[in-house]
Amino acid sequence: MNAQPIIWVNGRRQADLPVTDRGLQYGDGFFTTALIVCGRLLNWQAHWRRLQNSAVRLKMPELCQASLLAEIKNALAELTSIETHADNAWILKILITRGSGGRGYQPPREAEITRILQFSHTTDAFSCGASAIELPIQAAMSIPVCITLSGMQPQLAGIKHLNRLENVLARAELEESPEGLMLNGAGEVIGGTQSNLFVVKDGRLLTPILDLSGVEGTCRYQLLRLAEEQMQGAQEVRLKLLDLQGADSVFLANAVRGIMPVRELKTGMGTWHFANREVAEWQRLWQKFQRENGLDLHVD
Ligand SMILES: C=C(O[C@@H]1C=C(C(=O)O)C=C[C@H]1N)C(=O)O
Repeated sequence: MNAQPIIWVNGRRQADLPVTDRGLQYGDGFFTTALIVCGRLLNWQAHWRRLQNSAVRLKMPELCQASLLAEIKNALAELTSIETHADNAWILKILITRGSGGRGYQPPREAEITRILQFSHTTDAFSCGASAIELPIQAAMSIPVCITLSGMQPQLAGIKHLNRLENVLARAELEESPEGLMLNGAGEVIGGTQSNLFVVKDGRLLTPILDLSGVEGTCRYQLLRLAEEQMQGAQEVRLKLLDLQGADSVFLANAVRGIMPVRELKTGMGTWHFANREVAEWQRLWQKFQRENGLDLHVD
């Protein structure tokens, strides 16, 4: 098995990038991380929406969905032919930068964006049944509250841009824990180091509003849509840490691992436990959505 990611830059199988690329120089770009299982790109609609929105908010040239999908399909076809094992799941990271050029921070007038496709093997167990994709169910976690704060910047809030040092520092705090909870400077709970937060309390499904800090995840986007379909809806609210005390369910969610229940939260005010009785239903809805909505990547 190839443990190294396999990379395409601007449609060519290569891993070289000029050191003048603004993604490296200034973090001038954005990304999304998606799952490909059994030849299907999961939750593509949400990933594409996020890529498009990021380009608009960062004033980058418009992206072309058809060309990007063609590049992904060609890369996957080549990958499947060179990989000898019967692998069925890849983590695909799509990175877009403003390319090279400009003067210092000043962006070039006509940017030529850089497109990077990075395929990595996942260690999680996925299976392709006769009629359905099976996604792994994540074990309930015990997690701490991180010391590193999430920055407050309304112009960048929600965007999965390439400046992710807060997440890097927060992740480095975690030793054994698979995740940690991040707050911002106003004491609002924002999410995990690489995931979004959901809380069930008093029969309501709540998630932090991300207008000041944090990243709007694709799994979060889709769970909000599923909650609307379930008629109960979810509310985007400002949550303080104390609001989590006494919650019925707490879970984190991201595109790669899906829904991750938190059984125990270690805070400076003690360790809080959550029964998580509602989580199985959200896991079931998420699995069903993923099975039924994957974009077929097989080349015609
Ligand atoms: C940090 C990356 O992406 C995040 C990581 C995961 C994961 O490993 O569970 C999932 C989604 C992303 N927000 C990355 O380098 O791709």
